[in-house]
Amino acid sequence: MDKQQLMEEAKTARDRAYVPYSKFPVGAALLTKGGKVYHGCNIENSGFSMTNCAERTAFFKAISEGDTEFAALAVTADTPGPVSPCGACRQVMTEFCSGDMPVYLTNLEGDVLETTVSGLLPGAFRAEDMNHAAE
Ligand SMILES: O=c1ccn([C@H]2C[C@H](O)[C@@H](CO)O2)c(=O)[nH]1
Ligand SMILES: [Zn+2]
Repeated sequence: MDKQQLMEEAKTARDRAYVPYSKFPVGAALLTKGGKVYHGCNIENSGFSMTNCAERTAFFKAISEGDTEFAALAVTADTPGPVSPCGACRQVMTEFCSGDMPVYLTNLEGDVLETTVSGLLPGAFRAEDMNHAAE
């Protein structure tokens, strides 16, 4: 699966967004090292704080199915430039991916920003930071 295909998968995922409040659908496609793609969409709630972003939906689906090794992530929305993941999603990516994993941020116009997990959250707090304290 190349990056163009993964971005197309993110568009498909976006079609399933549940966004009656923001009317801002977002799609994510998370590629596992085994070649499987998990789709994620944002899922809102009348209690706004219960909203789950597209990116975290994809991760939580994968983790809950036992898939924990990831190769790439694509995210798309109808934004003026490439969509920018929120801080919570950047932290969740950091938890489950290596810092150099590619992330393709795009929009419906086809603008693409190729970055990495550590590029999205430089200096992130990681589990390894806690282990150092215990040594
Ligand atoms: O990268 C992003 C940014 C926002 N949202 C969602 C959360 C909410 O449903 C809507 C507006 O913030 O967009 C995502 O899913 N991913
Ligand atoms: Zn988010």
